[in-house]
Amino acid sequence: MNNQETEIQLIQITKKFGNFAAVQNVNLEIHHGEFFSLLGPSGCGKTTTLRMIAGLEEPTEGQICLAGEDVTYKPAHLRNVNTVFQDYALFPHMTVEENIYFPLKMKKVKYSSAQAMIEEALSLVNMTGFGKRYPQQLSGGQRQRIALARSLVNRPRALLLDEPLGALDFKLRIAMQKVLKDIQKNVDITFIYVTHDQTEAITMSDRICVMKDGLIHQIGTPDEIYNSPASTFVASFIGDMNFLEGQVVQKGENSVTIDVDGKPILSTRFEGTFSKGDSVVACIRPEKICLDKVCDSEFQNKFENHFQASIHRIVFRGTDYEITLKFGQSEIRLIESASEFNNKKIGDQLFIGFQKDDVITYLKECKKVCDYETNLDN
Ligand SMILES: Nc1ncnc2c1ncn2[C@@H]1O[C@H](COP(=O)(O)OP(=O)(O)OP(=O)(O)O)[C@@H](O)[C@H]1O
Repeated sequence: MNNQETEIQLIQITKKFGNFAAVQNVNLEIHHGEFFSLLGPSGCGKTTTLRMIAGLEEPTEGQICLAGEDVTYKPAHLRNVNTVFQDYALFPHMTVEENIYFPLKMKKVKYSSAQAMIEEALSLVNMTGFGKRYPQQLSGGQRQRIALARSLVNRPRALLLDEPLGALDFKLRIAMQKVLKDIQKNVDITFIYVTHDQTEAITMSDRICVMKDGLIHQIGTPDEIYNSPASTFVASFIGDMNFLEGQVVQKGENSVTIDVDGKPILSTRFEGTFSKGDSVVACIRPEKICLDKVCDSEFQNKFENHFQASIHRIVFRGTDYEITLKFGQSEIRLIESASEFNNKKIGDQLFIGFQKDDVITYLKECKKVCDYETNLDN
């Protein structure tokens, strides 16, 4: 679907409300046919960015291009994009068919010539046969599908979706994620999706833009964002992460050794440049850590980082256990499947092991900018 042709371009976009910058110096290039998500905590500027693309908000500075055309000051109705909101916004006094016909009517398309398009839109969202119903005769998920059909019927270049599944319950939300993704595969339309749900963004997107406080922290594929987070904020916002604070004790060309509570931790991946004595944060995903009763040569050969720690907390999560171990003042969490758990108890002294390539190190100064601890709660 994605052929790398640029569909939407934001160049040095800033949006201020009074003196407050809701979006700052944003540069984005979204490709044709891409499923692109704007992800970040509440208030980070996702909706404002989307509204500027839609033409519902004018940027204070910068330029917006759609398919190569500068549309920065073009009114919303003249841009070839449609928006789907969380609250469906269907007209209650109109049938499903009439709702879907509405954007075509605005374009002066006769009802008789619109019928095939309406049928096609209904079929696209798997709602054939529902045309004569009124919105109040539909479930939440069905209403959202009709809202989608209505925004797709006139085949915009891009569809802008602002937390479209936010009002649905968990199971329906998961089902609708699949529906949305399937629809996107079947139409040659760029989707820009706003969400604060990292799982949703990871599972659905071709690329994700992670924002915080109006700034872009990282743009990348779900794999890049998850496995190579550009900041401690991204590391904390996407997935689960251990943050180990320590000092650099040795710096090689391709590796760094960090002292964390008396344990030397070797890391081969780092953001920024460090010197001996620098305070740093070493990040490691819980699923990359292994646990064993013995630290034999096989364990040592497999894991460059291995040391003893004691079990501090155990949380049963259904299919697995989250185990927290303590060494000195530091804690490290890991995940064990229920079948491997084998009656471990609080206080057990065990060996943890992880590979140097799975440790990403950031300068602790990042904490001031990225404030990763606060964002662990998001
Ligand atoms: N019209 C406005 N006037 C003043 N401030 C605004 C206005 N619209 C948005 N803001 C502020 O700009 C910031 C970004 O808002 P925005 O709605 O873009 O965030 P968001 O990331 O979409 O958040 P959420 O996930 O909660 O919808 C927020 O601090 C918000 O209060």
